[in-house]
Amino acid sequence: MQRLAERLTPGWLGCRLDGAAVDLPTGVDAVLGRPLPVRLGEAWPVAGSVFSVVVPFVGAGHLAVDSDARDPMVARWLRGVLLRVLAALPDGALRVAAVDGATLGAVFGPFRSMVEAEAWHRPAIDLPGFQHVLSEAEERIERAQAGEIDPSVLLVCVAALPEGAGRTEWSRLAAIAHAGPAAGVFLLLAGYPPPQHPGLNAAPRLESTTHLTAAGGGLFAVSDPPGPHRFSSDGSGLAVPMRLDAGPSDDLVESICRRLAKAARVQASTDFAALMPAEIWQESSVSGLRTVVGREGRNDCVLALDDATPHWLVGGRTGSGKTVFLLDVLYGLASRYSPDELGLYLLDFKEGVSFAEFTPTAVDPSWIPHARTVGIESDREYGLAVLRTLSREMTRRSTELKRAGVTKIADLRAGRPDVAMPRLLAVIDEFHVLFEGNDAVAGQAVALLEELARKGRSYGIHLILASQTISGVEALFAKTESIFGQFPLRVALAGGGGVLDQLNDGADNLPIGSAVINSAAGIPGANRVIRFPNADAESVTAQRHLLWNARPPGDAPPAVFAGYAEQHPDQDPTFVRLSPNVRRRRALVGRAVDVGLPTAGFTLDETPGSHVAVLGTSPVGADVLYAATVSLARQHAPGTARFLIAPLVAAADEAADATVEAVTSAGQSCGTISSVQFRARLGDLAQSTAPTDGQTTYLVVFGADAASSLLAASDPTTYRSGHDDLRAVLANGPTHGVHLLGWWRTVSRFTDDLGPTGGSEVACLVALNLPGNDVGALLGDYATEWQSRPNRALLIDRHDNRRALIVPYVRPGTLDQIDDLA
Ligand SMILES: Nc1ncnc2c1ncn2[C@@H]1O[C@H](COP(=O)(O)OP(=O)(O)OP(=O)(O)O)[C@@H](O)[C@H]1O
Repeated sequence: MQRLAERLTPGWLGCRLDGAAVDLPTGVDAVLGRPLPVRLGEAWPVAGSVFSVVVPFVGAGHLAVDSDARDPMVARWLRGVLLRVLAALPDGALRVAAVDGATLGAVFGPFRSMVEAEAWHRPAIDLPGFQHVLSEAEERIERAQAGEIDPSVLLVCVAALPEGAGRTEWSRLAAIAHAGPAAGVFLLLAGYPPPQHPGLNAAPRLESTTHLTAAGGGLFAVSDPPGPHRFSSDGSGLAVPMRLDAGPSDDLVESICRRLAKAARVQASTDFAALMPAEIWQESSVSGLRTVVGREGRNDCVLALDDATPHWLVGGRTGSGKTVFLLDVLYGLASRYSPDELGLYLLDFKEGVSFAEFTPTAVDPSWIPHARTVGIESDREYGLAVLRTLSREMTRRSTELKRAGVTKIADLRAGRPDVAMPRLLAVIDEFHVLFEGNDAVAGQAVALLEELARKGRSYGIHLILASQTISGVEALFAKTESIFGQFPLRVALAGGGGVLDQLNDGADNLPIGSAVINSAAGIPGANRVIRFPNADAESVTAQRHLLWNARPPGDAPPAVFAGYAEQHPDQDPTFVRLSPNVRRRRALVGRAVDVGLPTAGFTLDETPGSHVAVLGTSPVGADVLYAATVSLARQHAPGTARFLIAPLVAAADEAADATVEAVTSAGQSCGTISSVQFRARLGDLAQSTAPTDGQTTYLVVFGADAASSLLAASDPTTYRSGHDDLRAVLANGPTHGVHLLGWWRTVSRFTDDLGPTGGSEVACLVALNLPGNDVGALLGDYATEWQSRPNRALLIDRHDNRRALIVPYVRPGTLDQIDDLA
């Protein structure tokens, strides 16, 4: 009999838990999927003969002893059983959820290195903690019942029930005892059933459980164990009481746990390369997008963007690894799905270079072929433009779906494999910036995001919104509660608890590289803790090159918007390609803050008002005027336009010289004039009804405000002032091929010069560093929300009632000068 017990319980499962055990190998005595017999203690059927009491435990059923671990003998015994199972099973096969409601976790103290290695959670010590453990077990059971396969085992180990645990918790334990074994969930309970109080219901006995019941004198009655082999034929259990094994010393537990914790660390650690598939672009996105984002214990953690979790919300304080997590996800997806299956729109509002990894740079020409637009340090207006692009694409897809008579992209693609309709994923880092200011941009952004979040899933458009500030997220909550209902999957990194339910503190104290995944919109009890790998530069670069080299022929790099970038006219392909072969000439002034950075400018033709005024003290004004002038010079056949350049302020001298040079080399006649000559030319031009030689004339005035007082003076003989002539030229010039391009440093001088009509003779305006109310006054719209910012301007075209945020053209070095002045 004794020998049989020894055969059943090899190594850790039956050994003496003394100092010699430290040399036993771990992880070799048992395998998962089979009942694991474990020695509990010994009994003496007759004097002088001792036998081991062995019962099947993990893999077969549960164990419960009615005394709790406040009894030191029970505490040691419990640690002994736990150690046997832990050391017998393969490394990492057992996850322990510990509960100690009586001694603040002290019972599990010797196991602390497992907690430190994040192989176990910290023991729960109170009722909410216990309930949390029960939820975790229940969720695992539900997942298993839904067909999810998790090869590891969860052992709920209770040293003592916490204060307040009652009938509800008992029934949850009973349910877990019933359904747990089939789902790999087992119970090791001390203090169960709790003592029965008179008049109250007793705690239920648990199914599939060996119950040990104190029988006095340190002995315990042993019930029949689960499984086919029973001690008694009548259900009365073992005929003689048992003495519990004395259990291991703390030293023994500690040294074994240190060993296991080391292995657990290695198993839980994962690197960037491990997230990538063995072969790229093998998956179809018809039913959704899926990728491995890290490890949950020993297992891969796979997350999806599909009908069930169409959009994700990611939170984490600065430095929590948010960028790294997003890189893990995006490279994982881009490696699994080809650009025909997935398109990416990446948008970042913060300073930094999160998404620079997707774009070509001076040192590395590669890009991720899936990336369609990449915004780095984006303006909110650019964010809005990206959302509009997605919204337009959604409308286009909806029309196509309607035409095909289906309602979901999956149905369309299933029936029409020839239709290219990749899933589109927009990732917006620091998305809360979009809503800052509570202005028109914020309003439009909320509306667009809401629409995309609500309808996107049907059209294969997915969103991942990430934010570092809880307040940002909360602000949005307050505005549009409904949006977040569309984001069932929450990812909370360290300090990112704002994306979880208020009562969910699962993200408190998370180390870097860990995240709480919650696919039930953040409710407590639905957390899974995962580890994600660092996205080290070398691995990321290697993967990007792999994808880039596989890019389809003719694949264009993404449209990149870098908020900090200067826009030089000679780097704009549209500017560089200018030629006289145009139907209508445009004065080009910069690049619009929009997807693809379209070139921004004004049409200058015979329409009244076809003049350009650049307004603001910023020296960028001179550069804008330079670019506008040169662009026009290149749209005339050589020798068909005349340019009169008036450099009236020192700050514009360089730009004016550069203008003369560029206009001359475009083959146009070009002369420099003083303010007095400017005054005189205005007089001439105001008199003439048609240019004598059929040429177009451009008056280009750098620092027009400097001529204001000269123009104000009237001619003593004709009584005409320079202002009269200026206004006449502005009013009649365009019909005769005369246009004025001017840079006024102040709005007041501009309006003085142009007179009571408030300058409506000039239809094309570029507002640089003007205060909002100046722009408001200019437009007669005091509600205008313009706020001047470095390297930005507001383009106002009164011809077509258009306003656009632009990055004004600058010549290299101008912005540095401004920085030096600042
Ligand atoms: N899983 C990880 N393992 C090891 N180090 C990591 C891990 N994740 C992130 N880090 C490191 O933590 C630092 C911060 O990461 P990251 O830049 O992703 O943070 P962030 O939350 O985006 O911060 P910020 O918002 O300030 O840019 C980086 O040095 C990164 O290498």
